[in-house]
Amino acid sequence: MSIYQVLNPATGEVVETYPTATDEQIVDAQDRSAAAFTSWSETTVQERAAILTKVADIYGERSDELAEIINMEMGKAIPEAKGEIKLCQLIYRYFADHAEAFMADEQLRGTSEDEEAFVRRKPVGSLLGIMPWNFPYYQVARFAAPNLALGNTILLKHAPQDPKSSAVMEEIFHQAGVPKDAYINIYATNEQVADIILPSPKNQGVSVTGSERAGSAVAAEAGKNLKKVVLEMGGSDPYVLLDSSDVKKSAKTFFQARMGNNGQACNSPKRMIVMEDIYDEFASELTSLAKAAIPADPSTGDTGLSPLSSPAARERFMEQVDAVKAGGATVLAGGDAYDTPGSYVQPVVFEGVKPGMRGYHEELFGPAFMLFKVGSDDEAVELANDTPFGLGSAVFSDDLERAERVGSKIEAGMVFLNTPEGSREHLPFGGVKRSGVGRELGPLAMDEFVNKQLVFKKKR
Ligand SMILES: NC(=O)c1ccc[n+]([C@@H]2O[C@H](COP(=O)([O-])OP(=O)(O)OC[C@H]3O[C@@H](n4cnc5c(N)ncnc54)[C@H](O)[C@@H]3O)[C@@H](O)[C@H]2O)c1
Ligand SMILES: C[N+](C)(C)CC=O
Repeated sequence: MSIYQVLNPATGEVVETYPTATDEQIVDAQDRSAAAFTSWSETTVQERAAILTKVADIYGERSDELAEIINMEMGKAIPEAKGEIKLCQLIYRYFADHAEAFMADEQLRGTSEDEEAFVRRKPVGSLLGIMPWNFPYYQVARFAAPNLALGNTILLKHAPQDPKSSAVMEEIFHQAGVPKDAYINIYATNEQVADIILPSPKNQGVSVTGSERAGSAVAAEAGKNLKKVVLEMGGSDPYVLLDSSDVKKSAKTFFQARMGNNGQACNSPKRMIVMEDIYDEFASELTSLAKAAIPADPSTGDTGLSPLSSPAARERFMEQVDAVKAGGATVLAGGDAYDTPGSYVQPVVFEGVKPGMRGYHEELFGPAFMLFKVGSDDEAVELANDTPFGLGSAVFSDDLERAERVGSKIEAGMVFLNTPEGSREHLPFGGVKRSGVGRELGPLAMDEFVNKQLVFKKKR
């Protein structure tokens, strides 16, 4: 049975199944991808940029259709799906507009008068991208836009839940002018990645966005084969509220940030750390907001509670929630799954989650809130850093300098001050610790799968 299928999580129905690739198809795809590198890398960066601009245009033209596909595949509400598509347009345009500058030669200091030295940036070859289902178009855009702009070619293995959106993305790249073999969508198994793609000298690196489990399995295979990796893994991001002149408003801001994509975002505020003098008001407001969230049909444009992405995701999430409850945490709201064919769960608000309990050191990938009360800025920092992860973070205070002081001590790849975390085309995205290695988006995205070739000249 194929693992690639569209299962509507709002109804539980299997809508379409796609066959998994045979080993021969994977070998053939990799051969074609490596062969296409020669001609694609020889096009000019301006030619590649023009194609990426066209990709952005097509996302705009096909926005309704694209939104319906991911609504069906993973239950994303239509307005959120449209937002994701707009962000993809910005990403493709950003790399189209700036690729030439990001690829420019970099003169090196320290040479004597009769010498010249610079770093030239060259693409490296055929890459493998492995992507998750939570933002099906955006995750691919973050990897594909900078790498196609560089002149690399791509084999893209998407999540088993996303066979239709991944096929449509391939179609759009080709429609925009990316040569057929320079971007190939593959319905590969994990075994084909480990046994065929990564050991091949035709592969020059792999970028994985997903869970720690996937990252560590793929990185182990890549390591065995001496392949470069970029790893964008999970997080348990802290949001720290040091003080607030409007606690209710702060609670609403935190609530909305956590509920984005129904809590299924790597950089969602999974831990909320609040100063003791405002904690009770914050907790009470957030609890009311969680209790008021009601299931809605995500295909209607309604922005109520969406289902989780699949029955399996609901089962995994509820298993974690039950374990946190069994560990002795206090439940302020929710904590049950709805008894529906769709994968709906109640938003759950916990307090009293302690070291050693499930959840304290784990990523809860759904609408779960963990509230922590602290008595000082130092205690807030200590708690924020007491995690195996280090993706993003945010610190809020009416006194921006205080927020900056606390923010500068947080061990994370991203620190936002007085604003919820966001992902924008020009802001480098990535983490430290178990949240990953490397960066996507912004100028740093074009610094990963690139040969930074030294050129040294002796002037006569
Ligand atoms: N840091 C980031 O930028 C970022 C962004 C989005 C999601 N995520 C993380 O992704 C996770 C949720 O996504 P998911 O459930 O789809 O993750 P997942 O790890 O189950 O799957 C991600 C991708 O990896 C593939 N995969 C899994 N094991 C593999 C293996 N052994 N070999 C080859 N491929 C393998 C899957 O088929 C899928 O394509 C969360 O942990 C979330 O935080 C991180
Ligand atoms: C950054 N974001 C939320 C769009 C995707 C992370 O899962």
